[in-house]
Amino acid sequence: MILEIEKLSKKYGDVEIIKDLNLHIKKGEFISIVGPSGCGKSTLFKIITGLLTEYTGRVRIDGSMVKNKVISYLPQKDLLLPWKTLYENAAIPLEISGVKKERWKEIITPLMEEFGLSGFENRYPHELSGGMRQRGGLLRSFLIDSDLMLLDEPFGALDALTRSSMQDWLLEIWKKHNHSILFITHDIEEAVYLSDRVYIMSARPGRFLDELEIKFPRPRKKEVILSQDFLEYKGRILEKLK
Ligand SMILES: Nc1ncnc2c1ncn2[C@@H]1O[C@H](COP(=O)(O)OP(=O)(O)OP(=O)(O)O)[C@@H](O)[C@H]1O
Repeated sequence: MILEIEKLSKKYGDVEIIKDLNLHIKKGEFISIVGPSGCGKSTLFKIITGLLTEYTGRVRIDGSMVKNKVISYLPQKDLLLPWKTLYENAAIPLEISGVKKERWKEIITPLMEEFGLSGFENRYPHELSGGMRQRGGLLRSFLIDSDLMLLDEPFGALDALTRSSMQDWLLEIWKKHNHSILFITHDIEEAVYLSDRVYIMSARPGRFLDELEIKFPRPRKKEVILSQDFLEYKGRILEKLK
């Protein structure tokens, strides 16, 4: 098990934010969390990454405490540093983990190609489209040495067409690299299309109301979203969120 959370609760002052959460992710799984705004999804991510340390319950990554682990985390905004080029942004995790500068290029260049960013290495974030900035943020997340990736609504700010192609692209990249992904989204269709399982979270204090296994075969084709089964999954999630 790559991530195990048991009876996790968190308060800010007297306000209960999340309550009694249990969640587990196996190696290579794609798991989504859907829930209303403010239910504590980002708070959960901050706990998993060790940014928040005051909570009750148990969080284990590869069997160890969170504080001993480096986790790949892409927050809602891509957070590329505006004063650094795409290449320099991509190099940050390598610099932090002590990879020698002479090796950066050989590591970054093939990934730039894979992420559709070749030729844009020397551009600054404001010179890139929204989809490119998100891919740049994801590329940087991939360079963090972690099997577990936390993606917080990464496609929320993109237009529908770009979002749809980014979803397929993410599935390809995920399969190729065999990471485990925990994905936050407000978009129920996105959660069903991408995931092996979907956790449905209640309004604050966030609790898991249900966990749904999505049984579509992989690789997935976009046509699946027109199927009766897809509508049923969507209906079951909407029903729980009512
Ligand atoms: N540092 C803080 N102090 C007090 N309350 C906070 C703090 N950070 C977040 N909250 C509150 O905790 C609740 C959960 O916030 P969180 O950002 O985790 O929700 P979310 O589910 O990610 O929301 P969204 O989907 O809108 O991004 C919100 O009501 C928020 O106002």
